[in-house]
Amino acid sequence: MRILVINTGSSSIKYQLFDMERAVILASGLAERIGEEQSSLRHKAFIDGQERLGQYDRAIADHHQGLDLIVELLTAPGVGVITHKSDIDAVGHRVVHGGERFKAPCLIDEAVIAAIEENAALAPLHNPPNLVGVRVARQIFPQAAQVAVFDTAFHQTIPAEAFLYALPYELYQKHRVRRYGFHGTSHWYVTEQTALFLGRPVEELDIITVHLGNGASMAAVRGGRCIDTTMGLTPLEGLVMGTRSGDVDPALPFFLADQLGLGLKDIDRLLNKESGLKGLCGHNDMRQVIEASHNGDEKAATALAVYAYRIKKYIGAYLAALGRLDALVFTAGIGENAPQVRELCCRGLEGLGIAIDPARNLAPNHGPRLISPEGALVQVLVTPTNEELKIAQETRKLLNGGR
Ligand SMILES: Nc1ncnc2c1ncn2[C@@H]1O[C@H](COP(=O)(O)OP(=O)(O)O)[C@@H](O)[C@H]1O
Ligand SMILES: CC(=O)OP(=O)(O)O
Ligand SMILES: [Mg+2]
Repeated sequence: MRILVINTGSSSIKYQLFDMERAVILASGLAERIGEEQSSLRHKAFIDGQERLGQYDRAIADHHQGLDLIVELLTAPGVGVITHKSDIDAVGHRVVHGGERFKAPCLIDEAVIAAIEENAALAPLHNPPNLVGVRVARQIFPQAAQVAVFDTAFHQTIPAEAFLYALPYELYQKHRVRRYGFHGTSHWYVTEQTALFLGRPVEELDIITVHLGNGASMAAVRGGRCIDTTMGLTPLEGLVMGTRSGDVDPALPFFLADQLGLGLKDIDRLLNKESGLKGLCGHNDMRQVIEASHNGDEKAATALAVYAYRIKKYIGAYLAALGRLDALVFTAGIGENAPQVRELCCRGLEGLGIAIDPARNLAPNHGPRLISPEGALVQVLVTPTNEELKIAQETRKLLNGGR
């Protein structure tokens, strides 16, 4: 079975093509700046153990053209890995907001599309482009099964005490205002991989997963079921991110409006695009923040401290929520590649049984690995995430009737 996984953003399409029987990735790539004059499409094919690169550097007008070009590269001489687009049996879609309705991956039909559309108001940055991806893929691959895998699904086991805001109850009853959580596919994958690595049934483990990418979130997972997570109604709540503030006083927008005269759109942009690491020190890319901090930039050092302190605070909170802890797991771009951030997050937590071994922390990354000292009470790990692979696995499972 060949499964194409796509993650469609407002101006981008990330994709990976898997051969599920051979358990290999055939190709991957990214189309960026769709709709602008300087679009780009970078394609990587893996043929006979070799990496072959393809690219396209002219304007890509829209997502339809983007996906057409991706099909062209997937079937092109030299960088192609299939002969015809009908060789693709299924398309697995990352859909960010599934609301309360979707607790598991599902086959996409008109009713599912309508439901994703309904949730667009709750994830305005993510769901509309996800839907464009679904619609375009249905046109381009009419023969393929289309499956949606939701960021929110893994968090649907969170109990009411953790998902309810203390707001008038009708807001939940009538308008489904509650905490949902995101990055669920990653938290789910990393939880399972960590259990496999530790050689223990996931049902026996209490785990905290820390996903630090451009967006960032944590989850408290008891026996493989999520009981709390840091993101909320939208992907803005919780941790400090590249450009998002994470937790702030909910009265902040009133201050910004009353005292600084900002409108709703300005406030939205400020919190989502101009805050986080970028707001604190001017860089949203963690590599640049770390480098600037090494070079004596005080704002960058402070940004790092704020970033890590927020994570540390949630580690304490989730330790309390779980009551005990087997493993603390770092993942995604920053979690996997920034030992300094991991060290800052865990510094001073020895009293809670959480410690990092400096040599292990600095060792290069190959698959899941321990970074806590031998015999530590809590296993601290780096477990690489792979949301695309998890989406492909869930797509196959659904099509194979749950196996
Ligand atoms: N070697 C590294 N050291 C520190 N940060 C890194 C490193 N490599 C990647 N990152 C950071 O990872 C983040 C992107 O994470 P990623 O999981 O790829 O994001 P996305 O949410 O877009 O999938 C960026 O902030 C980037 O700076
Ligand atoms: C939901 C979310 O924050 O996703 P990303 O990290 O891909 O922006
Ligand atoms: Mg990611």
